[in-house]
Amino acid sequence: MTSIGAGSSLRFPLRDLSPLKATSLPIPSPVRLTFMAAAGGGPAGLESIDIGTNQLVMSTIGKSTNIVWHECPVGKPERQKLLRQKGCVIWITGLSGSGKSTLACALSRELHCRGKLTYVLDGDNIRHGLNRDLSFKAEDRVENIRRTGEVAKLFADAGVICIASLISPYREDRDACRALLPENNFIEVFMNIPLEICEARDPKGLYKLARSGKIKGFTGIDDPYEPPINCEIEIQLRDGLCASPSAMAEKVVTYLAEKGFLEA
Ligand SMILES: Nc1ncnc2c1ncn2[C@@H]1O[C@H](COP(=O)(O)OS(=O)(=O)O)[C@@H](OP(=O)(O)O)[C@H]1O
Ligand SMILES: Nc1ncnc2c1ncn2[C@@H]1O[C@H](COP(=O)(O)OP(=O)(O)O)[C@@H](O)[C@H]1O
Repeated sequence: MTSIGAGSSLRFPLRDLSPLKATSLPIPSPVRLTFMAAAGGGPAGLESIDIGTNQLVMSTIGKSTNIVWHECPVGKPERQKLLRQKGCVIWITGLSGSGKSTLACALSRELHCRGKLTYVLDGDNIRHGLNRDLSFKAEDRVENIRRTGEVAKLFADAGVICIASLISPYREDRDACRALLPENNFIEVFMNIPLEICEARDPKGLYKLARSGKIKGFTGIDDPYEPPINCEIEIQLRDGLCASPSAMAEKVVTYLAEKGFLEA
């Protein structure tokens, strides 16, 4: 049973929430119950039952009915202090072969050398496990990005500098991931490398297979890629040349340092 102090939130499962059971909890003062219905899938259907000064938020989120958020005494600020950094998500988007994984690894190495805790969520790798049930058709790509965005959010909340590296071809999905995080905690990095260069690199031979029709729905060939409109960082050619992996990483590290992410 959860015991609560005056002014704190009351947290317990709805199955314990009959008014009788609620009042049988060790509640020092009357409790205000707030019910959030999933009307239209948004927060619109907020309904509250006022039985005092404390607050319980009962929600229906998607198909999860009657759920209550549990707060922990150790939160993001405490973890950030411990790690001497600020948790955030660096979201690297771009065509296959544009250098996403190369940048992710170089950045992770550079930050690690500076004593900063990072974790890389690589699209290819996540599809080996968590997202192994997803294909490359549009709705599966949407779900791929949604799940990865949620995982990235957890890492950022843990205080980690999370580096997500996925094609993430649809703008709306990337924006939805951005919306999961506190303001300024989602740093979108666009690998603005022309298709011709990505295709010439073709390290896995996938473009060749796509051009010959052996892979259908390949991003940039017969599937869309929507470039960001307002990303925080853009990696592009200079005088027709790519920056080196360490120069790309340095650009992101400079941004993080300027914005205060490398200190608590
Ligand atoms: N049809 C199709 N289109 C694009 N990419 C394909 C496809 N099939 C397989 N691959 C390989 O999958 C890697 C991309 O996975 P992602 O999870 O990043 O893709 S997405 O964000 O869901 O679009 C991608 O890896 P990267 O080259 O690192 O981008 C490819 O190796
Ligand atoms: N800045 C760069 N300069 C030169 N080659 C690069 C650069 N970044 C990546 N590459 C090369 O391009 C290929 C694709 O890079 P990769 O990081 O695997 O791209 P992605 O993860 O976007 O598919 C690899 O062979 C890699 O070595």
